[in-house]
Amino acid sequence: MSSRTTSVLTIAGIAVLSIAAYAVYFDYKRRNDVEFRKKLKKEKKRVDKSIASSKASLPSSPDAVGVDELREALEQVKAEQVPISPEQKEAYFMTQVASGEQLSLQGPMFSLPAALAFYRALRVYPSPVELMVIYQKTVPEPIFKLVIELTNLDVSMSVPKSGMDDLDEETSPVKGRVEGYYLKFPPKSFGVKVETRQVGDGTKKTLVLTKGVKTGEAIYKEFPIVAALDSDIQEAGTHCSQCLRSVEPSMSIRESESHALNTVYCSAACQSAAKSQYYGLLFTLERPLPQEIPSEPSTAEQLNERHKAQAQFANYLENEMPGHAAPLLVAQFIARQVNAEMSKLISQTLSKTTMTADQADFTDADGGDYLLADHFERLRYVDVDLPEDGLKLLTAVLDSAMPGLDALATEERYATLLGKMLYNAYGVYYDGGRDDRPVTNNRPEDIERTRTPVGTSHQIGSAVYTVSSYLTHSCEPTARPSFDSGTSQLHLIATRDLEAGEELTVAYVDVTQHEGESVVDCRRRRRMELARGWKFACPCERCEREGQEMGVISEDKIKDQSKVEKSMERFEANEGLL
Ligand SMILES: C[S@@+](CC[C@H](N)C(=O)[O-])C[C@H]1O[C@@H](n2cnc3c(N)ncnc32)[C@H](O)[C@@H]1O
Repeated sequence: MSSRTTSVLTIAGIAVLSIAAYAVYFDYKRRNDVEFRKKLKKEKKRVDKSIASSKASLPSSPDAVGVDELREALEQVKAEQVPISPEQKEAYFMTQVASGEQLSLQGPMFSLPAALAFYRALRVYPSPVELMVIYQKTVPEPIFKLVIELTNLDVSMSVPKSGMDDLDEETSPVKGRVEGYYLKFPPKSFGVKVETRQVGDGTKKTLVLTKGVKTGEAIYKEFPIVAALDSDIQEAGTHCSQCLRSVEPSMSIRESESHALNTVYCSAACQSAAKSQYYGLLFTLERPLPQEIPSEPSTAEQLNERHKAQAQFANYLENEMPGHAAPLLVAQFIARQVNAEMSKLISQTLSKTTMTADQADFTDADGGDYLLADHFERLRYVDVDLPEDGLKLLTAVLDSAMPGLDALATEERYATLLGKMLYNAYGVYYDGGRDDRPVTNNRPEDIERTRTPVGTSHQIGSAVYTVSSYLTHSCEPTARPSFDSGTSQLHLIATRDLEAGEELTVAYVDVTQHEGESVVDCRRRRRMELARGWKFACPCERCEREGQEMGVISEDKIKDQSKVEKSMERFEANEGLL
């Protein structure tokens, strides 16, 4: 297999989760929506016609399709007009996919016409990478390979020699989307970019300033993708579950007693944002499909099952996992993907109608250029032991909401997501942090750590961000996270004057030398915490300097155990892009 083919195949590994929701939705519509079935029948007639005309113009021996033949076919397709309006695009998409399906049943003679039909559909689909995932699973292998060859050929015909900067995503949708990621992320307004640096045997990504800043200035502000209160605070009802703001009990909006998870909000906007992102699907009996899609009402028995599954999951989160936010963060993330997929399929997105501009994070995660899956795919993680109960209870909640959704949380996927949450979460804290966080009986290696410069034991909740996930650690950091707006929005503040090109670092742990603590003890404490939580030996200048002063000649190096997802790793290794 050529390296190009391998890379496209690995690219196709992206966004499996969101596509599963898409498949569930289609299957659902096929079974329940009369109008949708009628539309499909009509499409089939059109398809039969186009098959007849394909048969008439077939090449004599298309079994093995040569590059020239592919190139010629591709040029023809590219010369075709692509529909413009969303309705026309949808109709075109359906016709092409249906044609591809029918043609692929007609034997090897029809492989190329089938691949071309699938390729045409790819040109108008808003998330081509995701569509490749569906193809990979559903299209016969020889035809799928042809679609990949067409995509590769398209890239080689359209990538300018000067490099990636002018990459035309319209004409090379799959690769453009993957390779162009770090050209668009983070958005320019953040004033930072992602750079790859050599560290020991491997490479690490880090954030670098694109413009100078002064001490105390906010470099950027970022909303989290997912956030959760510590369970004792959630139970006390003193903070908003959505933005983590402190709320006066008399001013708060409390969810109905019948809901599985007791939740408090600071405003109607936060309540509806939480509902549309995750709460509605995971903790209420509301129908998971948008109003626009008709469905049979659930039976009393189904509702009862759903309530039971939610209550068990909520009990697990609140009572069995004190000090652990990761299971809820993973559940939120999966639910948010499902909701984003559902809303993409209807004209009026739920998120647009329920989120205020202030709450919509920059990622435009519910429909922008890049989806949640694109961001998460690239984040590092560590292996975690799979807590069986968590997975079982979450899949029961998803399955009871809509049969099939449970397939979104496979063992492997769940473990990876958990590892990503644990590795990338920040602790949210106000005014220097609290002192009353309950101490858990967990063994030190089982304690959930967040990147919190005042120490995880002083946080009120955990949150995961996309841009800030790339910040590396230093015991003499150039920046610090702050939550000055009184919410989970992270403000990254410069700790000294910094110039464009300087690396941004934060303290993952409390690096202050406390009263009565010796330099040696402070150094040991922070290095121990870094090794336990993030599995690396800190190579920062302060550690070096203090180590030399103490006469530490060589220390056992901890092997960095962090990982990136295989698809991304192979892609980067093959193409040497980043
Ligand atoms: C949460 S991730 C941070 C993003 C990460 N830099 C990346 O490459 O995507 C934590 C990882 O960064 C690495 N890391 C953080 N600070 C570092 C440093 N000062 N030197 C070397 N590795 C560091 C750790 O090994 C850990 O694997």
